[in-house]
Amino acid sequence: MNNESNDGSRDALLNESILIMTAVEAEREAVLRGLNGSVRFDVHLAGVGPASAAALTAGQLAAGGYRAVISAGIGGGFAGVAPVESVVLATSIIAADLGAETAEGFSSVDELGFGSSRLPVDAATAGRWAQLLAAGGLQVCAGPVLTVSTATGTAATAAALAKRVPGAAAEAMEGYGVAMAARSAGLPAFEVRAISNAVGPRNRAEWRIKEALQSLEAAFKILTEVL
Ligand SMILES: O=C(O)c1cccc(C(=O)CC[C@H]2O[C@@H](n3cnc4c(=O)[nH]cnc43)[C@H](O)[C@@H]2O)c1
Repeated sequence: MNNESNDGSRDALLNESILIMTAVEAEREAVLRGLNGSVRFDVHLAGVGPASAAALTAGQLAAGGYRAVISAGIGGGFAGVAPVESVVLATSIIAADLGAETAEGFSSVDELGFGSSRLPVDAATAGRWAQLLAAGGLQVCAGPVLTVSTATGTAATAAALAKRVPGAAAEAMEGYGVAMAARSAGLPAFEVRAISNAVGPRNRAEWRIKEALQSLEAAFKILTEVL
C-alpha cells in the first residue's frame, strides 16, 4: 500500500493498524503465526458467510484506528487457475450469487439495479503482493475472488460461476461482507485465500486444510514485511 497521505501525515497513517478477518480460529492462528507478533495488525474472527463477516467487521472498525482491512483464510480454487496449496490475491471481490434466478438464468444485483456485486481491489497493491509472494517461493495468482453463501458442490455450479465471472480464481464465503464493511468505513479492502480444495464436486475428505493453512501462514510471513 502507498503509505503517503495527501497532507503528508505519513507517521499518523503508519500508527494505524491493519484489520485482518478470518472465518474460523484455525485460520486466525495461521495468520498470527505468519505475522509473528507484529503489533501493526489485529486479527479477528468474521464467522462463516458474508452476513456474519460484514457485521463483525463493522463492529471491529467502529473502534477506529485502522488503515486497511484484509479478508483472509482458506478457499476453493478454480481449475486451471489456482491449484491446491497456492495463494490467491483478489483483484476484485465479487458476491457471485447475489441476485435473482430468472427464466433466462442468473441476474446479478447490478443487472437488477440494486447496487454492486463487484468491489474493486487496488490492483497495483494486489499485483505487488503477488510478486512478493512469488519471489518468496509461493505459488500465487491474482484474480477475482468470489464470495458465495453456499460453497460450490457440483461441477455444474463451478462451470456456471466460471462463466459468470471470467478469470475467477477462487471462491470463499466472507470477502464481500468484509469488503462492504471496509467500504462503509472508507477503507481499502483486500482478500488473501490459500487454496484448500478445488471448486467443484464436494469431497470434504480431499480438502488439504493443513497444507492450505501452511500456505496462509507463509503468505502473511512475507506480507508482514511490506504491510
Ligand atoms: O476443519 C478444520 O480444521 C478447518 C480449519 C480451517 C478452516 C476450516 C473451514 O472449513 C473454513 C471454512 C471457510 O473456508 C472457506 N472455503 C474453503 N473452501 C471453500 C470452497 O470451496 N467454497 C467456499 N468457501 C470455501 C470459506 O470461506 C469458509 O468460511 C476448517
